[in-house]
Amino acid sequence: MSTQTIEVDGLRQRYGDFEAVRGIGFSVGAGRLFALLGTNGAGKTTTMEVLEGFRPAASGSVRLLDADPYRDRRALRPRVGIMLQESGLIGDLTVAETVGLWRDLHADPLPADEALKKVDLTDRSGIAVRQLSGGQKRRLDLALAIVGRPEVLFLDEPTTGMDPEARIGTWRLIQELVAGGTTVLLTTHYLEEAERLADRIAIMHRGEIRVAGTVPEVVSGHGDRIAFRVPAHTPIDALPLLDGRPAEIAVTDGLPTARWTVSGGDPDGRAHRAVAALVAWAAERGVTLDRLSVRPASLEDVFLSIVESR
Ligand SMILES: Nc1ncnc2c1ncn2[C@@H]1O[C@H](COP(=O)(O)OP(=O)(O)OP(=O)(O)O)[C@@H](O)[C@H]1O
Repeated sequence: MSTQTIEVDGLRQRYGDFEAVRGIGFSVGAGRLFALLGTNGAGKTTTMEVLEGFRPAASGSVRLLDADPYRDRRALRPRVGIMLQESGLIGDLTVAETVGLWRDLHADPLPADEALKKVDLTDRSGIAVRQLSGGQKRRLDLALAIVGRPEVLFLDEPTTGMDPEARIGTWRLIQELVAGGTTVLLTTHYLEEAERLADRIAIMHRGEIRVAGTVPEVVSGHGDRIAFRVPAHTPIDALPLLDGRPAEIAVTDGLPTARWTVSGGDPDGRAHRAVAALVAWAAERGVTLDRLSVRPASLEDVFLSIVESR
């Protein structure tokens, strides 16, 4: 018996000649949230669809709650909640009728008013689904995914189209569900969402997992970032090399900013030495280091370096 609620090992998936998922593996323990991040078309939804039992794994092994998600999909269905990227809601039904329909599919569903309250749609219960805004439809999708009290929840870009308040409310609800023991697999394009919610993440690109781990594990080893505004009339080629590298110049708010990536992490002192060299360079020339900043690599830096790598 597996100790993991979700286990994926060597999964490959093709559409005709195109290999959308190229031998990926990860596992998610009970009551944990795992986030799949990645570029458009990276293979996140395809991976989720295999776990949801919509199609068999072409090769590799996939286990959900110690069962085969495709072969055992009937038995698994009551234990799993699914929020697809695109919902198939019936526009003519009211919100309350829709929740009622979904409740009928489950043995011990949440009360309808409780499900709607959790997603802040109580005051919309009497209106037709077609009259909901995009963000409200996403919230209804989420209510339907959780109404059966699932042990495992698949959330494919759950907060896309939500306003910031709804997004924060949704994050809170997801955190409550995880605290209550629900296992969640989430895909998202919002790095902040993954940072806030996930125990572990994986970044996918072109069908492969390029990096995985906790957020601190993923960003560690990606170096520190040093930046400052370049004063007017400073020739760019007069900027020093730091850690052996020239500056990259980016224009922020119409003003050029010099940026360096310093390899290694803080403990080996490279960033410290680079800043000391920069300050000495500026002192010699009487240059003010406007908005000088030193910070560790962010998840966004790691994401961009993966996307730009190939
Ligand atoms: N039914 C299909 N037939 C052919 N190709 C498909 C099909 N579904 C997906 N693909 C292709 O497989 C690749 C992976 O798609 P997938 O939807 O899994 O990516 P994703 O990571 O979820 O992307 P996004 O972030 O844009 O939602 C894409 O190149 C997509 O065009």
